[in-house]
Amino acid sequence: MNQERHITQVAVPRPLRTLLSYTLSTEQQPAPGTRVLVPFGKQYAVGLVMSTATVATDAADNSFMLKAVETILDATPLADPHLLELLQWAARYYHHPVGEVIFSALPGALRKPKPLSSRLQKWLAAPPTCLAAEPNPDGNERLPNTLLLTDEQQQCLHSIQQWNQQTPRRPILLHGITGSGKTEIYLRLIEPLFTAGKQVLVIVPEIGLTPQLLLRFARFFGDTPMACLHSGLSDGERLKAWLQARSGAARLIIGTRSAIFTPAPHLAMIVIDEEHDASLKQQEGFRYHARDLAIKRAQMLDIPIVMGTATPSLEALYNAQTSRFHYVRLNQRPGTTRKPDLHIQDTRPFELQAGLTPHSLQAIRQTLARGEQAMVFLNRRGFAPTLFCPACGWHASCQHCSANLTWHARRNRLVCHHCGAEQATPLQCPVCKNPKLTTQGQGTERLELTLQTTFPAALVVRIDRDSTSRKGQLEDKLSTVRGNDPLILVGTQMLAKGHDFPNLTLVVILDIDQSLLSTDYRALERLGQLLVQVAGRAGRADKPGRVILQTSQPEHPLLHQLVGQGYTPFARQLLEDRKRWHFPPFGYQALIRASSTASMEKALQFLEHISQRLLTIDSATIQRLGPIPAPLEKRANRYRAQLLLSSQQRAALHAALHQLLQQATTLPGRSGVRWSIDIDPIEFS
Ligand SMILES: Nc1ncnc2c1ncn2[C@@H]1O[C@H](COP(=O)(O)OP(=O)(O)OP(=O)(O)O)[C@@H](O)[C@H]1O
Ligand SMILES: [Zn+2]
Repeated sequence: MNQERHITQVAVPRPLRTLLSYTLSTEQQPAPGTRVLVPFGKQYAVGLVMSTATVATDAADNSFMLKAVETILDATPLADPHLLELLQWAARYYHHPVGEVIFSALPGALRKPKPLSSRLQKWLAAPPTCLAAEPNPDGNERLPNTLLLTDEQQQCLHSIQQWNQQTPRRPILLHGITGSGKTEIYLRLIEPLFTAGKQVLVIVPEIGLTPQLLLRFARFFGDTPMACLHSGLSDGERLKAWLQARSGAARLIIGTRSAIFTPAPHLAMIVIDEEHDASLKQQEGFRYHARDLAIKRAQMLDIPIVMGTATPSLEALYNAQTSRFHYVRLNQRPGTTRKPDLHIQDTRPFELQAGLTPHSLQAIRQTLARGEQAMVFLNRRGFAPTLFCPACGWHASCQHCSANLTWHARRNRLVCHHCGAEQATPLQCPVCKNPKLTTQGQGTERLELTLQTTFPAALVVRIDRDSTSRKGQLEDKLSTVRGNDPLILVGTQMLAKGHDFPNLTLVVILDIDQSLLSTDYRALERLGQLLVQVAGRAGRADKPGRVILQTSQPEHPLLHQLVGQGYTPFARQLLEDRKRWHFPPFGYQALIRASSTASMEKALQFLEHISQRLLTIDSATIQRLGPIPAPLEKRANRYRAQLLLSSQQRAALHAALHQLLQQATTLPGRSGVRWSIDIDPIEFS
């Protein structure tokens, strides 16, 4: 006998690769994007409705075996169909369980099997019309924007606007040197959209979301409601910002990586600031790239996407070369500001003091004497990366990782920068009892101390993760620097981008040798980007800037090219090398990582099984490199290994991975092994 049944497909936050089907009673009609409570095993789980259908069934049909949805949790769907489509696409592309993808896109407060409070429910359905912008600097009074765009900026803005009218629309790569005024371009692209009642999503890197940047947007857009999403928010704050975006009330949504999943019913443009930045890639769990998902989202919605950077990723440059992206340049800094003067300094002939050559020290001295600021950049926290015994050679290493412990002098602790483990500093060598332990190498803490000793009259300000961990500390330090008094700034990559310090005229960059010699094929690209970004902090106002790059590899040809000819020729050269080796963007990669608490052997063996299985799936188009131990062989008590897959054909690679996952439960040696797939990997540690 035929009968009609209502069936819904639900995503649950469990490591499942499919959606689950449940039946609905006739009065239950949840729209896609609504949360439901469903029976799952012996318990209940929260789930998100992906689709519903009415089907004719007969008694023989096994859909009679389906369980029923228990409760519908939301009166209004939380995600719109476009966002659900994007998330499903992402789950397929990144080969990650669909429910985990979908729930990782929801704020923590919505992952719980609880209805929203009636106040929030009402508010989601019919948002209050006048929400205060968030954050709320200066009471959000809109300041008159007195900046007149330069001719170059005008032209750039005009080209982007023209291209945005064309169909089919293509992503836009805005390649503008540091300090060329890219942010001004974003502001003016966005402005007319707000007048039309639209929403705009701006994604910035982790460390780019500075109070300064928010203030600039808030000043420009005055009382336009803004929602800001970043990792520092409490659950409640995040939920509020998210709901403001979802309801359409927040016009400007600005956030880090995961903000790409914010629902926005009137979304009309996406901006990615610092397109090349590694923090746009999620490195744990669901490993996605926010830039790539942004491109996909814009394409699905047929809206413009603008990606700005001073140092485009090789992928983006290649896409521009092959006309997949429109390419716009800004080559000048507005006003009288010039590009800083870059200079390579060979460290080998000198005895270094505080890690600095006499030449660098002299340059700092002169800068301070002129009443200006100098920055010394060193991308390593702590006092010293090694504590060792000169008598027997013992050195302090982490019990849980294959890495040395870093000595933090101020707290007098040994800290592992990989797993976070800490311990007291021993008073003597634990092996030979020698009481005179020595440190080797230097981190920012030591640099701060030695600079202070060398320049006793100068103010030395250190900005890194340790010196800014308390709330307000970073803001305080930044405002000291912006006070423009002469000082020496010591910092890590936290200082590399986005900051605009008008009186900073000298930048000294230390310790880049490791990246120059690295075997990671992406290391040079990252180094080039970092150097250009750090160098870009110098001389941003009317005073000329100067940059000194200290290295013991002064003849390195690519370093010369970067310094002599600039980022673009350097990047083109790297692209040539990638082409020769069929590396991305000339090929496609996936990295399979496996780890075990038992032994390295176990992790390697499991990957060997995967490798063999892939050979039977596709031996023609997929190259397998490894398995090999990961560069950091052990982290947090897990032995780590990796297998790199590459192919000239993206579709073939994905098809093989899909097949592999379907056979995952039959792979030998998998008990006790954790493994994951990283699509388009950018980090190989
Ligand atoms: N047309 C203009 N006239 C005067 N000043 C300008 C103009 N456009 C931008 N500026 C100023 O130049 C400085 C750099 O601009 P902005 O921060 O937008 O550059 P950017 O390209 O985003 O730099 P970075 O890549 O280094 O972050 C800012 O202080 C900004 O106010
Ligand atoms: Zn450790």
